Amino acid sequence: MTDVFDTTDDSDTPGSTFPSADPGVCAIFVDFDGTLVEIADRPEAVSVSDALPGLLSDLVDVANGAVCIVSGRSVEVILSFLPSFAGDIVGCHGGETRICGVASEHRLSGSEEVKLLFEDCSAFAEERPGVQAEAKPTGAVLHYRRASEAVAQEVKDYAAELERRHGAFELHPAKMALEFRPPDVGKEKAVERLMRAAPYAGRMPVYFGDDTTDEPALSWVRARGGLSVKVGTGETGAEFRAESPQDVTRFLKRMTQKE
Ligand SMILES: O=P(O)(O)OC[C@H]1O[C@H](O[C@H]2O[C@H](CO)[C@@H](O)[C@H](O)[C@H]2O)[C@H](O)[C@@H](O)[C@@H]1O
Repeated sequence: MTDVFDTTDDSDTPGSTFPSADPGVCAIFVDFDGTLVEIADRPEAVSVSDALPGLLSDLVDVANGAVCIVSGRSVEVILSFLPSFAGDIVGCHGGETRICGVASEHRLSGSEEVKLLFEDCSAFAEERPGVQAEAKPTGAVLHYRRASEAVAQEVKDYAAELERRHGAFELHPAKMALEFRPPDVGKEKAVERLMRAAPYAGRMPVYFGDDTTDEPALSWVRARGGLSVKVGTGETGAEFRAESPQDVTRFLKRMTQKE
């Protein structure tokens, strides 16, 4: 892998501490919440900038299709925010994919196990101010961003109890949320799988992510000589750091403008 890095100073990216990279030799993986869009009070309240769909479309072109959004959200929800996105999508932390337009899903997708888990989450959330239950095809989330500290603690205790009760799922802490997902999925597994085949194979992996659920993928990419970029503050195994989603989109724009 040569000629990937270009350390040319870019005065438009004051917060950037990562180099630019040639999209022609990169496999680009980008998280959604906190990376392409700012965190909002509620999952449904995030807003996609006017420029983002066009930017992603240009990126898919310059990277010859080696662009994938890797999200904890479902593929369907990602497409509701980015209907024109033509690249690949890994949803539900790897529990679903849309690769080259072909959909696949985890065996638990839409199952009775998922339904029962969500019923418990939902009944609990309804009685707790500021708590929100989010349904997913392969799991569920308990959000406590708008809850008091005392209620947030209740959520954590209850989630631990639910993990014991619903053995098909594993609990993962996320940003002001607790996510239940099948134990055999993970963003790093999805990235590893994609990197084995065209158009990703042989390219340098580039991964942007902001959350603890991105950390295994950031470390995976770093260990293979790729460009790992943590967005925002907090501990990370990534090599580089971006300050914000704005910083990320500036970086991606610079990639699309490379000759
Ligand atoms: O993997 P991602 O694309 O980053 O998705 C991770 C989770 O993001 C969403 O929750 C987070 O963002 C919300 C909106 O900004 C915020 O309100 C919440 O506190 C965050 O945890 C989404 O709701 C989850 O389903 C995703 O798994």
